[in-house]
Amino acid sequence: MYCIHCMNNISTVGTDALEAAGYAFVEDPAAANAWLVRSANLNEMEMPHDLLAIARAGAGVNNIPVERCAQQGVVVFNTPGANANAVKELVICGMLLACRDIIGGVEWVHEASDDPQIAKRAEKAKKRFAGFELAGKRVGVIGLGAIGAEVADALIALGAEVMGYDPYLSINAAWGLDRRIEHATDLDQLLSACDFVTLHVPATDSTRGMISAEAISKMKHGAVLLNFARDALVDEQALAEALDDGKLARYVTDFANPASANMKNAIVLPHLGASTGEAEDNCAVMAANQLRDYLENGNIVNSVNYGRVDLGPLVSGTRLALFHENVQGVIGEVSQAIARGGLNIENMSNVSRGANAYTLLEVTGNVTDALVSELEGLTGIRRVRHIVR
Ligand SMILES: NC(=O)c1ccc[n+]([C@@H]2O[C@H](COP(=O)([O-])OP(=O)(O)OC[C@H]3O[C@@H](n4cnc5c(N)ncnc54)[C@H](O)[C@@H]3O)[C@@H](O)[C@H]2O)c1
Ligand SMILES: O=C(O)[C@H](O)COP(=O)(O)O
Repeated sequence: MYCIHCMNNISTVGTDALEAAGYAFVEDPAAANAWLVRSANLNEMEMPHDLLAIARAGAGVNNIPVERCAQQGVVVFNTPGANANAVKELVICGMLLACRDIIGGVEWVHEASDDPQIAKRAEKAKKRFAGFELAGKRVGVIGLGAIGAEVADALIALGAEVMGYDPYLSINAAWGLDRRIEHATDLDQLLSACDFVTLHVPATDSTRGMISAEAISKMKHGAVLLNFARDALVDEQALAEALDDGKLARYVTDFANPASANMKNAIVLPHLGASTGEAEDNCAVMAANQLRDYLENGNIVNSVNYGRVDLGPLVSGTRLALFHENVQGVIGEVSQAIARGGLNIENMSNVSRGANAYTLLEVTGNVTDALVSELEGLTGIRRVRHIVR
């Protein structure tokens, strides 16, 4: 039986499914074989010896020490696309909030609510909250993954012109994009051409601070910046100055922090992008299914630190799962040790991602503790799992 610890509240459709499959939920993270997490920050945490996997019910994994986990043979999963629709809807809402002073108008009505003359006064007051339309404006989408692509499609449906920038887009993902999205070949081209710029990239070493003072200086005067990705993408001091002096008209963000919460002309939300029942359910179910497939079958689907390996369900027999460095000779040493142990390899898959490699073997014969110890002792091996149905 496997034990799971939840680092955050996870939708019960995911946790119930795990319980129904015989999994136990434990209070102590060190007693768990897998953690389910949303935004809890695990970066400073030690990974306990028995921890096999972490499943992020969501997209961003900047709260997880992904590479350190890889070194320890801990697989980190996320749930690509499972909350994209929810975020898309809030991004479009954020753009519309920036087009007109809807929030100011609502506040005005609230303050005047006891006035019997409110209807007459509203007709005079409304010009203060007027604005412009999204249709016909040019919107730059930085990052055309699950969320960026959906945002781009929705904007086209609303009559906006869309320019996209994503130098890492796979050919398959590019084929799926609407042909009307104008392709920006560099970031400056997008920044200088767009009335709205919306960020949909992960927070990584290469994207942190990408909206720097210099990047802001290239944006159109009076442009609107939307950030539903991560606050670390933006130089917030440069941004506060740009909002103060009118270089940027509005900042709409999902990340409340002491800097953003006090910015002039900012609309700041409390990280609501993925907080819909539908998105929470989607993420929880996907995370639970991926954990089960890995723990019970050794298959790795949607990991951010190991490549995809899928031998299908383990119907009978036994599997050996090996985490190792992506270096020459490891597979040879492993197969020799297995042959010496009198086992036959029926099926195998080996996939590497950067420096991290994973080999899943379906074997017949008796897997002894001595063989597992021998495999663990081979140069370059990080972890060995013996999976039995
Ligand atoms: N506000 C929220 O609640 C919420 C919800 C989900 C995701 N997010 C954030 O949004 C991010 C994106 O989510 P997603 O589901 O679209 O992820 P995704 O992995 O599907 O897409 C990310 C895209 O960014 C691109 N990219 C990476 N570096 C880039 C760069 N330097 N310039 C341009 N493009 C670059 C990638 O090629 C990829 O296509 C997440 O990493 C997370 O930080 C926030
Ligand atoms: O990266 C994500 O998926 C979002 O930021 C959602 O985070 P949450 O699960 O804490 O709402």
